Amino acid sequence: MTPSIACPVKCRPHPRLAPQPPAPSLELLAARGAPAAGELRASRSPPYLSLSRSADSFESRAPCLGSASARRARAAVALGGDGQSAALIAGAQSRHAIFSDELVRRAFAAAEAAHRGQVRASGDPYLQHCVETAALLAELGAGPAVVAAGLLHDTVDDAGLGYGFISEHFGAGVADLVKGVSKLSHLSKLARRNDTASRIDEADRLRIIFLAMEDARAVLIKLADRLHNMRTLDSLPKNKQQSFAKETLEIFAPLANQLGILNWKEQLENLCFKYLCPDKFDELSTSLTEFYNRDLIAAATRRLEQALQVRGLSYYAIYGRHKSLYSIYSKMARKKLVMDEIYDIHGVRVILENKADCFAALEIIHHLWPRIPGKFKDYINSPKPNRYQSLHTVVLTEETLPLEIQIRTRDMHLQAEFGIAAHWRYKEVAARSCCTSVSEMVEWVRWVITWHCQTLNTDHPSSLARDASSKETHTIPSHSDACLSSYSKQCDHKGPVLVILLENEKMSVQEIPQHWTIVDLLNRSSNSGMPLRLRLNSHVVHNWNQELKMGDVLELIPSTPCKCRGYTREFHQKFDHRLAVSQS
Ligand SMILES: Nc1nc2c(ncn2[C@@H]2O[C@H](COP(=O)(O)OP(=O)(O)OP(=O)(O)O)[C@@H](O)[C@H]2O)c(=O)[nH]1
Ligand SMILES: Nc1ncnc2c1ncn2[C@@H]1O[C@H](COP(=O)(O)OP(=O)(O)OP(=O)(O)O)[C@@H](O)[C@H]1O
Repeated sequence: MTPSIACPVKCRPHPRLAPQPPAPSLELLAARGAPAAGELRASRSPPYLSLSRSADSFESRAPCLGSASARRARAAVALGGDGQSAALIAGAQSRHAIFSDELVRRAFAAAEAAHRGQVRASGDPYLQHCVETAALLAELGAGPAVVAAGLLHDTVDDAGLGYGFISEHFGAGVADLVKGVSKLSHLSKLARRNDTASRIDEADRLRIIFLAMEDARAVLIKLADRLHNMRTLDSLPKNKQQSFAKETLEIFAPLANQLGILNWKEQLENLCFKYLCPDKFDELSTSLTEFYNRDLIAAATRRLEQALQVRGLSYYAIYGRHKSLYSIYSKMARKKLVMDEIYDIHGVRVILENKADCFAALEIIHHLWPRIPGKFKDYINSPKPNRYQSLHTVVLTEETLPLEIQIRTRDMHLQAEFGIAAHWRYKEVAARSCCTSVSEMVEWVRWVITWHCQTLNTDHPSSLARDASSKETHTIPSHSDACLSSYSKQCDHKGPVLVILLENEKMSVQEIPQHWTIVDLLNRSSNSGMPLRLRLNSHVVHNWNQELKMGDVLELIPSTPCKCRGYTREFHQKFDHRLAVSQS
């Protein structure tokens, strides 16, 4: 912890003139992605990089598990796996109790058997990826079905397990989740092949299709899968790194944002940044050491809490965050600023009872620290057009670094988190249009996810919404309509329908009016000759007049052979396999 500095803050120069001592060199090395092997195990990335903020890799935890050797042995016997997989489950159990759940243990055993002998590009056992994906879900507080599906998520596509097998042994719920992830993986692969991420409109539409999935939890599992893949991207060739990073930045990071999983969003963005702009990433992470203080937020929060208590001002929450490297980079690029012009690298938020308390807190804050002129904004008396309300001020802390403080009431906070002014909208809708039905869908998905993931409910003040209003528990999806905290599912929304068209090995995400049939779409589509056959969601189409629904995948099989036969064959094999799976 940085000791508080007694010097009068008024005489402290601007950070540009009084640079902070650089962060420890180990961290810098880690930040640049070039640590020696031993250092990598010993160090963590600096928090501002947020490359793996809350989950240590298994490797870095394994050495601490000596005392768990008995548990490992028991696991090996019980699961019939080898020593390596026994160590994997023991490692996971030491991190998350849910890995001792009976369903999860059985899922681990099935994944172990299915992936036995398979290795990742890094040479690591494939099973390790399944465990890390499931561990990310466990960190969010997901329940046994989601964690089990996380373990099994690749067993259909990559290890030939059938839907029937998973359903029989783990129940239809887990099997549907695995099938959902498999569908998402398939679409994502097509998107990478077709470079969908480069076409912003199509990337947006694809994300909407993901959100419209039958069960939002499949998206959560796919995100965890992608986050672990991004963390281990070093083992892939450069072109694949680029294509994964591009797709992640355009599709998966915004999805994580829409779902409200900001920690994952930041990690994904930072990793994409590292692979897409390595030089800029290195340059900015080096510069940031001058403007970054790990302990500043905790110290400022404590100081503010004490001051509010002394004045007898009660508050709902005080918390802070370090701005992520990618967010800093984006703001610099967007506003054409240099780093020392970014005043919210360190930010604190105070949530109070009413307006008068907000202004009283503002006064206290300005007594604690000198304000930076020109940075005060009163969005309480002058709300933004989207009804966003808050007081913003920037002060100079003892560490001679600027600190942005946002002050708002609980109602204003709910509006800023969940309402029209919700942060995800504020971030994305400014650039792209977003219809009401999509917003409703996002609300629904966020709600489903937070309902299912304990930590999303409890460790962030956004949960103020539910803490205060959810008096009783309801089950998904039959959440009671009478309950005030209820959202109703809006996937059958009134907006346009989005479907995926596969035509001559090219994928496009098409927007069509409601009630359009296959024939309507064919009439509009660019294909010249009539296709010999059509498949809709892997099934041969007999009735071309049937209506298309949100997320449908329509495949046009060309009448004449085309150049990319290998791909066609592979594609059909996949579809035939999926057909067999869905019929089994
Ligand atoms: N949820 C939500 N947050 C907002 C909105 N507008 C501003 N904010 C928050 O307030 C911060 C600063 O906003 P402003 O004070 O308007 O700042 P600015 O003019 O964009 O730029 P800087 O002062 O350079 O940060 C943002 O970084 C957000 O965290 C909004 O409409 N919705
Ligand atoms: N002062 C603050 N205190 C606490 N949380 C904050 C503060 N400012 C922003 N946040 C939250 O931090 C998360 C990440 O925000 P980030 O800084 O990347 O974007 P932003 O605040 O919208 O900034 P900008 O648009 O200025 O780049 C969001 O959830 C945001 O609500």
